[in-house]
Amino acid sequence: MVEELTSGLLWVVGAFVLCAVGAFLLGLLLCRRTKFGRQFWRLAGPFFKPRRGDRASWKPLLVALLVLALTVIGVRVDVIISNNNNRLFTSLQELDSGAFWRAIVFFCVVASVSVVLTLVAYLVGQLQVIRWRQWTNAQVLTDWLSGTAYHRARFIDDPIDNPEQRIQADVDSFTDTSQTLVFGLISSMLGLVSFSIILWNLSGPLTLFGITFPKALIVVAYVFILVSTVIVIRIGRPLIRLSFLAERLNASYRYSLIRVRENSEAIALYGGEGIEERGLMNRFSAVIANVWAIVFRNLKFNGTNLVISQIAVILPYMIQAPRFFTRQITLGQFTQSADAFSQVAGSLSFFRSAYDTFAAYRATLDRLTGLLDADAQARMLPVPLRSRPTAGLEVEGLDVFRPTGEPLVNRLDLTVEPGEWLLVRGRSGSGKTTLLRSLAGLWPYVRGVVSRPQGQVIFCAQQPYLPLGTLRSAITYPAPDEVFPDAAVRQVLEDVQLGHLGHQLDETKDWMTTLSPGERQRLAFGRVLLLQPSLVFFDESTSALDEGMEHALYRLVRERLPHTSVVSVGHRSSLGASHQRELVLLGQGAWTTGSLVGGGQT
Ligand SMILES: Nc1ncnc2c1ncn2[C@@H]1O[C@H](COP(=O)(O)OP(=O)(O)OP(=O)(O)O)[C@@H](O)[C@H]1O
Repeated sequence: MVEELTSGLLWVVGAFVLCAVGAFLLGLLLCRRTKFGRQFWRLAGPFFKPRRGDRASWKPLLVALLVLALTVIGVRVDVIISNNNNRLFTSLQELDSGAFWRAIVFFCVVASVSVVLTLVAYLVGQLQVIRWRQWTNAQVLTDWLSGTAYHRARFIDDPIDNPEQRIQADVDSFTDTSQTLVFGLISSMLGLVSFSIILWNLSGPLTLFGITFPKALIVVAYVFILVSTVIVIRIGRPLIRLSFLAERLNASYRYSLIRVRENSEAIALYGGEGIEERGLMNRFSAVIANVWAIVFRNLKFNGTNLVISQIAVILPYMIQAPRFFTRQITLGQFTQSADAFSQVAGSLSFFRSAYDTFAAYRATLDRLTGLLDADAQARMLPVPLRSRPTAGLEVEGLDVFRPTGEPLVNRLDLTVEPGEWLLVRGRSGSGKTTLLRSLAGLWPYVRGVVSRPQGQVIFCAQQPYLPLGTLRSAITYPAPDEVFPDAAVRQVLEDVQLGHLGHQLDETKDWMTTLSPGERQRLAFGRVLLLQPSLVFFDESTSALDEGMEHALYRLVRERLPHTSVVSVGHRSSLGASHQRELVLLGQGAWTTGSLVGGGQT
């Protein structure tokens, strides 16, 4: 037993070096020669590659080597336990109680080590996966949010679907599956080799109907496992499509329920419960039909698996029995044959399941690198050139087009001085909102130069966005709420006539659906007063308010922020009184500017 431990140690060191070198060379080859290898390296390379002078950057590689060492030791421990079981049963056969108890004690020691090793391997593996997931999530999320790629990606030639799923689910499955596949492959290869050697040594000739088969056990093992694998794959294959369909059908059912919740008021006002229920039940019926298809397929699949695994239990005994009865092998070798047979079967079954996992893994790689590509393309889309920071807003030779190429604004030259208010008018669809988007750098179908003042620029949309969280964080958005003293926030609430919400400042709610459209618009004006931007765009920001309230809010902004430049879009004629100049979009790219009589006096 001592020599078994010594030789085991040597084996572990040798196998570790071999696996590390082999994995490195194979990884290098795959990363250079295959698409999925290149995709993997693009996503994971910077995490694993150590950087000179940065000791912490060695950690992921060292932890990966530790996981490899634990994997190799795990396989060897299985072999040692299998050999010990051989000795244990042989001692029973020979009625050698001393050898029996020695084998029991040895088993207890090795089994304890095995339990500890398994737990340590799990912990270290999870540590690596969690850190890797955190790192990858940060990379992908930052990439998506930078350069407004999350918004402008809709304008690229081939927009991608569900970026949120790619960030939330695919990052998780990428890191987890990468680790499972790599170490599962190494462990299965080592197990396959180790237990095939044992099977080889235990195999002998088998004579059937006058024909002698040399090394019968290992030949039968491989033939049986390969044939059964083909059968199981054929029967199980439709399950992949069915489970994919289950995810889609459930997502569609869930989405339609969410839509009912989000549009509950409109549905209730229409009394649309009946038709909604019909639609929901139709979707649910599709879910159930698919569940039944999975059940019937599983009956065939599990049935085949059960039959095969029962045959696998008795097959090695049947093949080795003649050799045992003629005393060519001991009872220990007899039982070890069955053990090694099931270990080889287990190792080979990894390759079968890995095949399916690998197909899903490649789709994950495609989705993640597709997201990074889309982000990069979105950042490459044109934005109006920005020259030096200016006191107000300066626009030189700005062309704005529809996606189809038709002009919305031709060669616009414009200056809005600090404290000046400009009203943009034009009939519906003439391009007013699109012009504001272009000035904000969001619309990609543009040419020209836009110079904006230093300091904050705020864009107030018709339906202001309120983030998830407290009312306080909704008012101070996009600044962090702790920046503003409580008294300032409360004062602003009073100013925009939302004082009644003061006691709810720190309540977390879905404020987007809680507040009325008019209250949301007033909150957006509160934001402007708090953040004191250098330039503010109002895009029909008072459409839900009466003229009196609109007038009061604009006057408040003018009094509190006398140096802020304002560009507004609106249809109401009353707006003219608040602005000094107007820009009228005439259609087909034409435009004109003019002064507003008495503008800006209110
Ligand atoms: N994301 C988009 N994709 C394609 N076309 C768009 C997109 N956004 C706007 N457009 C088109 O650009 C044109 C100008 O739209 P825009 O919203 O700027 O008009 P508007 O003058 O603000 O209209 P309204 O007064 O009705 O709000 C419209 O023909 C519109 O269909």
